[in-house]
Amino acid sequence: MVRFINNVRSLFSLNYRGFPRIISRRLNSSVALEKNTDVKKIRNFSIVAHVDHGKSTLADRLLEITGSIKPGVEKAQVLDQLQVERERGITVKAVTASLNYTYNNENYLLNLIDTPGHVDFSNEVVRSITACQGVIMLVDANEGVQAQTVAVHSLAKRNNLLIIPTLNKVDLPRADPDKVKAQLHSLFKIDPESVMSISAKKGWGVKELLEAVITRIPPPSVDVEGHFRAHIIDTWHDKYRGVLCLAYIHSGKVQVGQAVKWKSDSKPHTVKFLAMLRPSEEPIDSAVAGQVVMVGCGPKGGGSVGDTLLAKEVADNDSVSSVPPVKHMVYAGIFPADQSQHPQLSDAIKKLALNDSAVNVTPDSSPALGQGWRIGFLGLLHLEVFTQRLLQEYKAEAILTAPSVPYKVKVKGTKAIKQYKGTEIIVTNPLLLPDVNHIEEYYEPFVIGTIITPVEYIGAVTSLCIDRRGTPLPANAVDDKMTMMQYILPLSEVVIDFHDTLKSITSGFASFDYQDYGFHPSALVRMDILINGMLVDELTTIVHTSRLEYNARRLTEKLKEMIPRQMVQVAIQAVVGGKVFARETLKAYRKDVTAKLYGGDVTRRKKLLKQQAEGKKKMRSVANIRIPRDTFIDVLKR
Ligand SMILES: Nc1nc2c(ncn2[C@@H]2O[C@H](COP(=O)(O)OP(=O)(O)OP(=O)(O)O)[C@@H](O)[C@H]2O)c(=O)[nH]1
Repeated sequence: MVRFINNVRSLFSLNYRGFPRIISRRLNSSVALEKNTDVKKIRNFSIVAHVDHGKSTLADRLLEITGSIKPGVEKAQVLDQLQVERERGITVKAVTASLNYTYNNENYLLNLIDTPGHVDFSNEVVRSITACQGVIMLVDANEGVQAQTVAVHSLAKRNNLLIIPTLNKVDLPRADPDKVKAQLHSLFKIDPESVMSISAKKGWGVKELLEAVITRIPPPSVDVEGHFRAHIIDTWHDKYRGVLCLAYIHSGKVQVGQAVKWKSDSKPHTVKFLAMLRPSEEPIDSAVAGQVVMVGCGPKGGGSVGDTLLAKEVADNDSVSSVPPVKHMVYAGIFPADQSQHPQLSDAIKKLALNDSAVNVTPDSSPALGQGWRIGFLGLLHLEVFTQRLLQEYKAEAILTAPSVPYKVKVKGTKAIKQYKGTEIIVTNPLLLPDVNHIEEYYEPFVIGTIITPVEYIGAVTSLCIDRRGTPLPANAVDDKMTMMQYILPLSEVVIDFHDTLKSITSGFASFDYQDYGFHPSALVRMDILINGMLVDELTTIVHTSRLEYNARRLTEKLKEMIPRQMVQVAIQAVVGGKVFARETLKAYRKDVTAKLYGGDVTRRKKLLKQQAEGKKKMRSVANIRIPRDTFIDVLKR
């Protein structure tokens, strides 16, 4: 996406979402298309695949073939528009492009949604396919079927979507299309004859694939004559126009100036902005059932993912919302570095949460960190990307507390809290775990992890999964060289660094994906970290009793390494229910940043001292001990 965007940037002024602002000139082809209200000529589809199997590159070729971008002028991955996507080389947001294509002398409107591959952004895929009738499922012809291929295939099947299985990167010398077709057949019973072969990079077979989209994927099944109803699959904030929404129209027609209302509040609004995304905005006057369009009701018009936009006259109980609720896997506290920055951070979080509907934001406060928020994420990468976007898109810097998975406890109902007996509470912040005397049963979230690995690494992968408290499920051969292993694993053992460890023990050849398996009883305790006798709120964790001693030792040792030496001696203790399980002592020492300077210029010395002072601002002070902010997350990684 990086290369292409730079060229596009020079053509248009970009808004915050990365799209060019409204382009007043309309393309000739789109004028013809606006008149085309024939729902039979609409195809809504997504490109889904494992990470790096070429979704965004294929999207580029489709944009070129349909004339949305010029071949060769703009270079690569035009739909990855966020700075974080370009820096990390991954897709984070699903992006839509409405394309025109003439096939057998008929004009078709193809709504393409490019989706992320990483499991932490799978919610984008889940959301996107609610507007689709089919998917192109890409598989790298060199790497073969990977863990996310299994996940997206089962998601598409569950949603009754037509799947166009497609091998990509057939230009690579090591591509082995026959082997991968056999894998698709053995795992998913896909007929090898139905598999398309393309090179998204070279453009080979892409035209045929586009035509397969038209011939194989059915048109949307919608009610063209009914009242206007649409469900929202994405939202973002525009400085001047307020909330803008991506809507899939289920029935009827919508036009600029039409009176509408949200299912969630029933207040009257007027459609102020209507556009097709190509992917740049192209204003239109009206849109019909089956289309995926951008709708805005002005700065006070509202809109949120999953909500339904209705014609004003429709009865309130008519909802078409079918965006499934998000299950948050990791929670972390976010606090302003300085309480005076609370309003700015609050505004930034609100706007970003609008664009990233997978986060769950609730106010939180801590005696040490002041007012902040507890935020639910889909995984650690999601958390990192969210904080990176806060900084890059909103210049908002925040302190993060140690991420924790949500736990569940059943309350005992002692005399004092009799009425709560048997009540189950979800604990998203370890600090808020009820007193041990009030807990009847602890529950921990589990997942079913799918690992696809070359057979020579089965031993190493088994050891890793057993070490992470995994329970094996039956394995399946993908072919004679690859196997698919499945384990029931505690989410807490997966979320921080499982993927990285798996990659390193299999020389990068194994892939991993997981699905929720619900809460199950577990033996848990709350572990606190004290620095010179003071509780460090950010480092309180809930741990499994079998891990207690190991975690206590590892955490204190790691903190000793990570906390810079101080003027005073620092005692680091891991404590459970008043009992110290591990202790480390950091000897006193004053860091002399100027020690390496032998004489020389006084300005250089001053500069170093100034840098040291700046660095101190980025630290969090506990019992007068300065701890670098990154410590709170890094310390949890093994
Ligand atoms: N040789 C070759 N390389 C390709 C082909 N398609 C994509 N690539 C390369 O594969 C890499 C990943 O491509 P992307 O299009 O970013 O993959 P993606 O699936 O969108 O990645 P995520 O969005 O991060 O999941 C890039 O370096 C592409 O240039 C192809 O047909 N042939």
